[in-house]
Amino acid sequence: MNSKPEVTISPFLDPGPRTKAHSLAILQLSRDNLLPVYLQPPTGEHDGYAEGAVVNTRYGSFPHSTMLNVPWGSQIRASKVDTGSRGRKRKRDGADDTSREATAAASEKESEGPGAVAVATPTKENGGAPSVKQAVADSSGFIHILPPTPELWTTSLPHRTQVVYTPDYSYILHRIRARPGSTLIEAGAGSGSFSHAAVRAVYNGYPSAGQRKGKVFSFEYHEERYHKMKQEISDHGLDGLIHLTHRDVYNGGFLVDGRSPQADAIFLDLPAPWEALPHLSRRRPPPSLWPSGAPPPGLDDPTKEWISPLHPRKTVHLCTFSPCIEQVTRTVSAMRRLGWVDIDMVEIANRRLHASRDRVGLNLVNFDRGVNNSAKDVEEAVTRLAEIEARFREHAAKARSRAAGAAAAAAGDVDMDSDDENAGEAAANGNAPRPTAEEEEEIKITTNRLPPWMEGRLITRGEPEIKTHTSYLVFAVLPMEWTEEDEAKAAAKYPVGQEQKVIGTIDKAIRKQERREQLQKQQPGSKKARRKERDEKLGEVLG
Ligand SMILES: C[S@@+](CC[C@H](N)C(=O)[O-])C[C@H]1O[C@@H](n2cnc3c(N)ncnc32)[C@H](O)[C@@H]1O
Repeated sequence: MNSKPEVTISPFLDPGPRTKAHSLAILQLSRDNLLPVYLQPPTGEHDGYAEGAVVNTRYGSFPHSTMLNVPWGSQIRASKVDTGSRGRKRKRDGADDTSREATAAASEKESEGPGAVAVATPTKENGGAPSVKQAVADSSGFIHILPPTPELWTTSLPHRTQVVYTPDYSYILHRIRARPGSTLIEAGAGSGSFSHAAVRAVYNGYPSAGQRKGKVFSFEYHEERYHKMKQEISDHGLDGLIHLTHRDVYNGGFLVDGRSPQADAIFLDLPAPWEALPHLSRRRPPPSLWPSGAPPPGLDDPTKEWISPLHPRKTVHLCTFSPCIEQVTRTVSAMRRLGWVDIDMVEIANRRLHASRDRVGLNLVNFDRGVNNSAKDVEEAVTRLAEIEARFREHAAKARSRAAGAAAAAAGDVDMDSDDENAGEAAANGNAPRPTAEEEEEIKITTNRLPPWMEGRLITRGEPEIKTHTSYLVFAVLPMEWTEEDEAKAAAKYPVGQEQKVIGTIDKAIRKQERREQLQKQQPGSKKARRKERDEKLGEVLG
């Protein structure tokens, strides 16, 4: 028996191969319509559904029991759900819930449209017996079940504020060098979109007591958002990896329980980043560098030790996210005054490209959308006609031979079906029968040389509207503080002006000589010495 306690890793960091109960899953209803759901185990009738907890969508009803323990990415078919007591309850309540509108409204309420997390708490309304009705597949539709990732969460999370989207945060995390083991400060947390991407970037394991591992220190001053985010961190198994603090960082700064998080990467998504910047200093900033001309209360005692939230032995990389250029200007000037360097601004102009095949030609099958069924050029028209005519001739020959057989049968006493009778008639009239519409399509399919997905020219099309501007990103670097001691250490390690020889000489002749000397040093004796030794030995032998 394994006595080790089970370590629950966040599904965002390691979802495992299959879905499991009490874990978050993302239901993909259509390409851009995602619904996050906490999967519930089948513990009896739930909310009037005999199958247990059910997710209702416009593509049908999906009992949680059909989505459990399946490989991620599986297609889930809708089920015919038994609304037994649910229906009765509604009748008791006197509501006429049988109308289409009411059903649709109930479904919408349950899934709350895109962005809502469908949660179904299992109850034992059936007397406690944890059994559910086996779900029966329905033909109303299907969905796919996907593991949660920061990208999918960003498109499906319950929006509480404007969020940072994937094209922005992927670039930000790269520029602020967030990597496994980094300590990242984020403010404000908002809806947690950036936080989920950040925690994946810095994750290098769950810390045990007193251990330092990659971590996100997040700050949010809006109380309701703080509580919602706190709950989400816990539900997503991210406790210990994201530390959320309820605070106004303009006044309170970034220390956690009075101690420094020792951050080396910072992301500020705040309306006034310049108000938070003085807190991110290695030394106490003079009063003139605070936006109001004086430090906020609590930091105004110059005799008190200044604790910096930054890592003392690392260079710190910072990004601020501002929607307008006026905010950028104020942020940049505050950065300059506070000693930040390498300041630059970037705007991500992300554009989604739609890749498809431009399919024009007679060769194409008509069962797909976007097909232009005309010849792409004269050569194709002629070749295609020749091919089809050949198939028609083949078909006609077969039909003629069938008709001849039918005529012979009509003369004799052979049994035949009505098709053959018609063919016999056609033959008797001397007409070569044309293939039916279906037969023609079949001929087109069988004379096709390429599979449909390879047909046509591959083309990409941008979105008709460019709706890219989210915010301006300002990046800056605060170098590690350089002390006298550091200088002495560096001087000892890299003694400037006392080198034995020039490193990386450009002159070819000098380089060759250096190489020769190097080789000689590696050999046990120089060439001259070895020759001398050999001559001496030879002299001894010869007497
Ligand atoms: C645009 S939202 C952040 C969105 C977040 N980055 C995301 O990706 O979901 C800005 C957040 O900053 C918070 N905020 C504004 N001023 C703040 C302050 N002084 N201290 C802490 N949080 C603040 C707001 O409450 C809001 O939730």
